[in-house]
Amino acid sequence: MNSRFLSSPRTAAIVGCPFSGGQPKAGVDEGPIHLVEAGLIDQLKDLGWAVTFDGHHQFEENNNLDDPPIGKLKNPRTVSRVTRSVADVISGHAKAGILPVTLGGDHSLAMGTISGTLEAYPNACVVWVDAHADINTIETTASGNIHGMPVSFLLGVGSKEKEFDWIKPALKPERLVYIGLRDVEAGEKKILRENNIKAYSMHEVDKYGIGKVVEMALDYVNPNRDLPVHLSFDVDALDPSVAPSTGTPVRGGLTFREGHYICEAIHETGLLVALDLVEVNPSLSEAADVKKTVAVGCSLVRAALGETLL
Ligand SMILES: NC(=[NH2+])NCCC[C@H](N)C(=O)O
Ligand SMILES: [Mn+2]
Ligand SMILES: [Mn+2]
Repeated sequence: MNSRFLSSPRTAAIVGCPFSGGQPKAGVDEGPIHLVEAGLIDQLKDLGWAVTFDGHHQFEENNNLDDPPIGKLKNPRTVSRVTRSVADVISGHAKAGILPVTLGGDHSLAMGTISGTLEAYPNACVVWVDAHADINTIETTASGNIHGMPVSFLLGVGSKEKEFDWIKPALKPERLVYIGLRDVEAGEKKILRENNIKAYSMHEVDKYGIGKVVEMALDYVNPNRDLPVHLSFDVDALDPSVAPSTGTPVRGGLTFREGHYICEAIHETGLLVALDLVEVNPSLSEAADVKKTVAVGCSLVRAALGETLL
């Protein structure tokens, strides 16, 4: 791969984030452990990457007894502390020309990963692949689960809880594009509209096909194909028949191939500087489904790091 921004030899840093504080279901913190145990590190080495892994992060996030809600926000102090430390790790790797591969854990982690990427590459764009827009604000959230809110924090949309003061609203709406949406709340739709945020829902995937959608998405956020790309991939973007073990599954999702195509096409740009693979929850289904979901998680990461079919 001719990577424009990474140092050689090309190195990926596996950042294992066993964190579940952004949502209420136990088990998503086991996601990264399963992905690593499935052999992801050796698989990436086989693709020609140098891979570093210092063990999973220890966030001591359990039992948020001392973390009562602030307004509607659940586990706010814990999520803030954890994502802040993730941001430092990611920006460190990014500044060293290393590709951070963050394994979640819930999607609140993206407040950290994208903050870290933007610190190292202020002009990076974000491709957010998800069934959900994760753009609720303090005002619009019904669940209070922060994994449904990271994008609004990164954009600086909605009012800010001071606990999250450390997050610079460094993401510009024109540097963000969504693919795969199909479960977007009314308040979120309003935010997308009012901020002119580009989103390709499953409707557009059906209409144009995934090849055209990815091309249009990149034309929008990265018209000259010269900006660094952060790919934040929530496994629930895939159809539940493909990735059943996740906390908020929504039917009508991306096929196995459509999900992989997105990763392959972004690899082909040579512009990928950070990858998140989040919301794998091995405790939410039977063993065969867990195996399937973990395997697809690994193969999405491989596709983004250059695995080809031929
Ligand atoms: N990263 C996710 N899986 N997010 C799901 C969010 C669901 C819902 N919109 C909420 O705000 O609670
Ligand atoms: Mn989602
Ligand atoms: Mn998400």
